[in-house]
Amino acid sequence: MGQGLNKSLVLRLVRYLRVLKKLKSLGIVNVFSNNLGDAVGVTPAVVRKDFSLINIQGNKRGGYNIDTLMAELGNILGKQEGQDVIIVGCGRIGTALMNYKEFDKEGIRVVAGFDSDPVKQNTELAIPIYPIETMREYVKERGIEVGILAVPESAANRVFDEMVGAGIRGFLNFTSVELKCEGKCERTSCPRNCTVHNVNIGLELENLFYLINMDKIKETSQENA
Ligand SMILES: NC(=O)c1ccc[n+]([C@@H]2O[C@H](COP(=O)([O-])OP(=O)(O)OC[C@H]3O[C@@H](n4cnc5c(N)ncnc54)[C@H](O)[C@@H]3O)[C@@H](O)[C@H]2O)c1
Repeated sequence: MGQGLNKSLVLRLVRYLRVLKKLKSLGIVNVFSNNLGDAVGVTPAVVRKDFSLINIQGNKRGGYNIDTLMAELGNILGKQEGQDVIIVGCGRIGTALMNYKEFDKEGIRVVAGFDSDPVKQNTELAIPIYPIETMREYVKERGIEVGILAVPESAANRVFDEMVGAGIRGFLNFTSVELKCEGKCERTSCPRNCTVHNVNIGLELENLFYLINMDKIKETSQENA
């Protein structure tokens, strides 16, 4: 993925690609910036600016050719190689993600799980679960770069280090431990630049409650004004 692209731009590009896939499946050949903008919730100007940033030009009359656009976005987002992901920690969250069939549609393949508990390990599953000790070799052999971390808090830092050491450089971290790397890694042992996305559902929910409460306070003060 392009190093210079910021996170919100990348998220929009992923959304454009999803919309384009749907439009293509309906037999549509060309698309305009206003169609894409409406579908993604941004203005046509934002769509045009995003595409010009990644050197994709449309034309005023015909708009953008969907096949060309999908190929270009696929290149940028790395879809062409398929996106292999491992999951470390195959408990409740890990197995829920392993059983989520929709990833396939996005070109994401969960190829293996790793767990320290022998009871969870099972190489007969559609997505095999291997002993954590084999993770390094597996990742290195296949050049896997992205991993989901769903181990208990107490194991988070150690497993993170093991994954970094194996060559994982993109992390979706479900533990409540805020793991930092982001290319400015302060861990002297970090051999490469990593990107960590910390998913904290508790924090997101707290944030929602906060926003709702702020709205209520505003409404009450307006009523009393
Ligand atoms: N991000 C969120 O919003 C959110 C919400 C709920 C839970 N969580 C966190 O997500 C993580 C997973 O939650 P869960 O409910 O699936 O937990 P879980 O206990 O069901 O599963 C954890 C799995 O990790 C395995 N494990 C433990 N140590 C390991 C190690 N060193 N190497 C490999 N595997 C190891 C365990 O055997 C188990 O299968 C926890 O840290 C939890 O606190 C996060």
